[in-house]
Amino acid sequence: MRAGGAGGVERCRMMNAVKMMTRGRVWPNVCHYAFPGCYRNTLDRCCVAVQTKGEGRLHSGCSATRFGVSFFRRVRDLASPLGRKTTALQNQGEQLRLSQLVSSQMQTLLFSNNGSTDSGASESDLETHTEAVMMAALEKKLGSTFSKRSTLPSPKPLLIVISGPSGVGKDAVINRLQEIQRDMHFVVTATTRPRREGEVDGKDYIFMNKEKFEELIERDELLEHALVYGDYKGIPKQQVRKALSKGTDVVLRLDVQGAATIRELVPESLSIFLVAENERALVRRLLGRKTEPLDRALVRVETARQETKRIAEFDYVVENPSGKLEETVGKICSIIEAEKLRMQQKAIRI
Ligand SMILES: Nc1ncnc2c1ncn2[C@@H]1O[C@H](COP(=O)(O)OP(=O)(O)OP(=O)(O)O)[C@@H](O)[C@H]1O
Repeated sequence: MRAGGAGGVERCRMMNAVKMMTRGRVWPNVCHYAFPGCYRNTLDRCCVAVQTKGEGRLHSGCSATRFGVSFFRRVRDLASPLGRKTTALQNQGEQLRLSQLVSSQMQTLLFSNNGSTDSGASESDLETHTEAVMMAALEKKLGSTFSKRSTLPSPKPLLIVISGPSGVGKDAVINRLQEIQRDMHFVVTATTRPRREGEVDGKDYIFMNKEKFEELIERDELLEHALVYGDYKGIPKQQVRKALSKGTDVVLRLDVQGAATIRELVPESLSIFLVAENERALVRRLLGRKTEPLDRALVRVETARQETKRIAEFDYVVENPSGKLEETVGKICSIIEAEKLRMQQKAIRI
């Protein structure tokens, strides 16, 4: 008896599943008995012909003949629903269900030999095969294949400004961030201030004299520049453009006035204001650095008071408590991660 109207493709897929279960070793006669009439031709086409005479052993302790008879008995019962007359849709559904049942029965058969799998197939292999059959059936029903492309929209590169009063730890935070976020571009600021001990030209800052710096201003090669405590500091435009065009996030280290300038020039930028746990801690850090004589340190502290009043202009404020640099950097990483998940992301134009 023929099952009415069901697609040959499903039958073929189901048999492919059976073939996968048995690693291509399907016996024509067994299949004929297992799927009487309606499957004979399909099976004959898609089977890999293997002798039924019991030569060779599929599994240790399980001859081909014994395996075939056992398979036949179990699968014949499963195939019987297709013997009655049904609609095409019912048949497809039943065939899908049948292919799952056959797969699970095949697994039972293949693994029933004291749990050993001398065929080399693992249980997870078989699960994958079963899933593949179901996925293929669903794709066919939907009329399209399941996409492997990421569902997340691709994030736009960020322009991140890290700011805060002198001595709060901007350099310390950025240096650590640089160690853990290697895929970001950390802009090297051009400056006319003297090099501090341990600082490397081109890595920590681009050190230059006043004349050279003023040339850069004239040629409009700086995104932003300012006179900070008597020294020039500026952001080379080309560095930022190049990194953003490659899709790389860019980190800028700026004093509070510089951050305000960038916010005006690039409103889509992300600004983070660093604070110490309190003013006393900030002053201790400034003095501990031993880079300034007392009169210059005083100017920095007074400026810090004024700058801290502008905290509300920033997108985020992050505390950098003494001895907890790692936590501070962790918070900044979380902000960056969250910004990357924003639905409305604007492209940075400079
Ligand atoms: N979380 C922290 N705990 C303890 N010390 C810190 C911490 N963060 C920074 N420092 C120390 O504080 C001092 C000032 O830090 P840093 O030079 O990074 O500040 P800055 O904001 O870059 O200052 P400036 O704007 O004047 O260059 C340094 O000696 C640094 O090692």
